[in-house]
Amino acid sequence: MTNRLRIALAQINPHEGALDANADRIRQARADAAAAGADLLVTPEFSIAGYPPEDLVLKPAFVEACEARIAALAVETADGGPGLVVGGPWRDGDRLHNALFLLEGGRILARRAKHELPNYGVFDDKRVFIAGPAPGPVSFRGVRLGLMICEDWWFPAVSETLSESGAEILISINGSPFEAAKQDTRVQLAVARVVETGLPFVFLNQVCGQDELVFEGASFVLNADRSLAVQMPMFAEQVAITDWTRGESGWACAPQPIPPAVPRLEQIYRAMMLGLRDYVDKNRFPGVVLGLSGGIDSALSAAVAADALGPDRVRAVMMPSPYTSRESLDDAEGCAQLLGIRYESIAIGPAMEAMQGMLAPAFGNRPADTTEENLQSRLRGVTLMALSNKFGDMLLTTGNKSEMSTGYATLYGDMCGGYSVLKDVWKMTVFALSRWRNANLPPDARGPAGPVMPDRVITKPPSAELKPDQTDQDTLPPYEVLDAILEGLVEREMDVDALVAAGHDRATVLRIWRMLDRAEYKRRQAPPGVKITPRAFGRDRRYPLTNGFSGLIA
Ligand SMILES: Nc1ncnc2c1ncn2[C@@H]1O[C@H](COP(=O)(O)OP(=O)(O)OC[C@H]2O[C@@H]([n+]3cccc(C(=O)O)c3)[C@H](O)[C@@H]2O)[C@@H](O)[C@H]1O
Ligand SMILES: Nc1ncnc2c1ncn2[C@@H]1O[C@H](COP(=O)(O)OP(=O)(O)OP(=O)(O)O)[C@@H](O)[C@H]1O
Ligand SMILES: NC(=O)CC[C@H](N)C(=O)O
Repeated sequence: MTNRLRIALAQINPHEGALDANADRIRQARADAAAAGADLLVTPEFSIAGYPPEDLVLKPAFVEACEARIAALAVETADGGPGLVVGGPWRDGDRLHNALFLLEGGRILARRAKHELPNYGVFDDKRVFIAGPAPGPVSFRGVRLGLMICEDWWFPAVSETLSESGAEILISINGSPFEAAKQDTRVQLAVARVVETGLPFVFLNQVCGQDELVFEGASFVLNADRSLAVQMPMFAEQVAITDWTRGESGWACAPQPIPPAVPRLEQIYRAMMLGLRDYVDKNRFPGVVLGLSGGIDSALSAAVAADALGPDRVRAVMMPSPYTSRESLDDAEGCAQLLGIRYESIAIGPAMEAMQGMLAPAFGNRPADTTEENLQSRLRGVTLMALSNKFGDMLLTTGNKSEMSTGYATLYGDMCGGYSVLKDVWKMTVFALSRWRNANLPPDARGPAGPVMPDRVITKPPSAELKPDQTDQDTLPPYEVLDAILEGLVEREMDVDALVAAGHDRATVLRIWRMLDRAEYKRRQAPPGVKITPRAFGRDRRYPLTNGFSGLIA
């Protein structure tokens, strides 16, 4: 009977749909595992294609291409090296499963279909997959492995079935997306599964940015005594070698040094970096361009971009109007200098005058209003898109979650762009992240150490500078109040009475409710952005555009 097992855990970064590149990454991880003398290499959920595959799996050609790559990997395991757990689609008659394959000795030794299909929030597994039966363990080199796929272990049923049918080690492969503080939830749930089954538990996650989602890795191993034996890094690839021995009370993983927990603000900042880096690189943009206003949103977006891509791939443009203050000009230039990014100035005054002249006959004697403000924003959008078209850089949008909630942004103006890092970040968190980055250099950052924006960018009152002496607080409540109400409405679905009971002014709550509802059409047209909170705009929160509900029960 085998009493020792070496399991390699491949926390890798797949490129969605790039099947050959993914197969090669798996091969490389298996070569590392073989060099370390591992018996088994485990890769994440749907590792042949990247998770979530979305409607790609509705294409028979895609499924066939995945099957071909998995078959080729199976043949390669005839070399006597490590067995391999790989994730991908499984066509069983007319049923398409989200499955895992255990490859060993030149063939597919076992297949298991995902039993629990998540169908909430950002997940749509039921849309494209059929659930498999509750799985039994797989015998591998004398050990009964309880193999599960992500959502399978979020409920007790699958791990219970596995332990009742003789599983000795629970191994889950995951495509579990990042949310700030989600790791605590995962570990608590894993402890519950360990307590219920009395078995050790492996959580293996992918690490990548995939459109609006970031997968932070953070894979871990819990022993049957609930102790944390292995903690893999957040936001970085790693092939970890874990050593297991069978004792009187079952299998245990040899403990490894546990790295310190990553603080919350650092997690958020690094999630934004990974989301942007993978989006820009996997879509083959040379870099990004953005409008740098001297305000905090564009300053923080520029810092994340410089850290994610390197300063030489970030192009910042100040586009002054007659309302732009000296302070803003100095602060924008100060940010660019601190970050070492490319900086230029393109004044929009001439275009404003041209538009004014063009529109004068049509506008007649109508007084100036937000129309003229929005024109400035749109002229900036047009200018940045021209640079994007001419040089190939992607336009980075800078709006934060508070602005996206209230519609405090101009359609086809500052909402122009391909991707956003602040879309799911409340304004109060924007302040906190800016202070944090001025004092810390994140690991893996390609930007400079030291402050990345002048202090005044953080301390001055936010202003869109679209008319004289304007500040955000002319039209919005203070951000402390606004963010607290919005968080209740967006992330916790609180109703008006509950927010009033929590201490908020009823009229303000009702006003914010209306602003939030009315801006739905803007959000539907907004660029994607990194999911950070438990409820992001986009696929995570699907509200009707045409919506007559006022928020009042009676
Ligand atoms: N339900 C709906 N479905 C489809 N379209 C809808 C719509 N409701 C209005 N619309 C259309 O949307 C248009 C109004 O939206 P939009 O043109 O964006 O303009 P609007 O929302 O009226 O104004 C932009 C707001 O963003 C603020 N802001 C803050 C900070 C920075 C910036 C900046 O630009 O730098 C702007 C600015 O102060 C102003 O309050 C209307 O022309 C209307 O026809
Ligand atoms: N003068 C400007 N030069 C370049 N870009 C600008 C200018 N004014 C606005 N923008 C672009 O439009 C975006 C929205 O402007 P807005 O004023 O809301 O944001 P901000 O200046 O970054 O931050 P804050 O909300 O603190 O003012 C900016 O982030 C920036 O990308
Ligand atoms: N891929 C999945 O099944 C993910 C679902 C799981 N509840 C998670 O968020 O981690």
